[in-house]
Amino acid sequence: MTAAIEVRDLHKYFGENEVLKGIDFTVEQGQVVCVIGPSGSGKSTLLRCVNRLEEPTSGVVLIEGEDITDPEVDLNKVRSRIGMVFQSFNLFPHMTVLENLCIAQKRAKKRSKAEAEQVARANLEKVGLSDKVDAYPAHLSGGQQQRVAIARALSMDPDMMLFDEPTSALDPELVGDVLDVMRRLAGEGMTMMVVTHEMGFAREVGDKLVFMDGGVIVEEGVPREVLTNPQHVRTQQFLSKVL
Ligand SMILES: Nc1ncnc2c1ncn2[C@@H]1O[C@H](COP(=O)(O)OP(=O)(O)OP(=O)(O)O)[C@@H](O)[C@H]1O
Repeated sequence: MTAAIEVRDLHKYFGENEVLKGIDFTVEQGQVVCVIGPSGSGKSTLLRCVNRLEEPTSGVVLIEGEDITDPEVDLNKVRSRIGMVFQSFNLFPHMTVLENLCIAQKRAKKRSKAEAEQVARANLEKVGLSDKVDAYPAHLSGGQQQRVAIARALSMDPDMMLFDEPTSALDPELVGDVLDVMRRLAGEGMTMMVVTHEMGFAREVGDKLVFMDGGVIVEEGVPREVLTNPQHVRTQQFLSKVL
């Protein structure tokens, strides 16, 4: 079966600074791949190269076999297949929850208001926020806002989801609700790539754990094995600080 995401020899420079130094990895259909590593190791840049929010300097990114680094590729089409959830939610503050979920559907999917609202309500139910359709983001907790952001991404019917530290901005007591939603999505077979500091989630839900340091993948493997028996000294050092 064609891999959902395949990255080959990916390099990314910001000016003189080489942030990704030849990354190779694969996310199979339905897999959950968690990416961990110290601050500045290039995790977010890698994720952002996967849907070309960042332009790779060289290398190839294949999404379901299609080379999206090809200059001819329709980026809007590519991005509509890849849901993205950011640390900072990125909801429109002047719109209600329902409006936040409908706007991109109407623009990019050309759905009517009624269709978009139906899809939005179904996804809000999925994240446990059916009662918040008319609320504004400012009246929601961070955890609720992040669940709205997930429901918004799902409303575009993505083939896969990228999460960039989705719980890092949340108070500790709100983290669990967001992880529960992500766990359920994984259980339904959603392909997911998750940059995270939540080692418990990575261990329990991840099919593969990737440890990055200094712009390279230092180690990857089954999460439980990497977390309990890291092979590389840099992984050992990192885990000794965070576990
Ligand atoms: N737009 C940019 N312009 C210049 N440098 C950047 C840009 N984005 C990231 N960098 C640099 O690239 C390096 C890797 O950043 P990146 O955010 O990918 O790391 P990270 O592993 O996700 O870190 P964190 O866990 O702190 O988010 C850092 O040195 C960062 O300063």
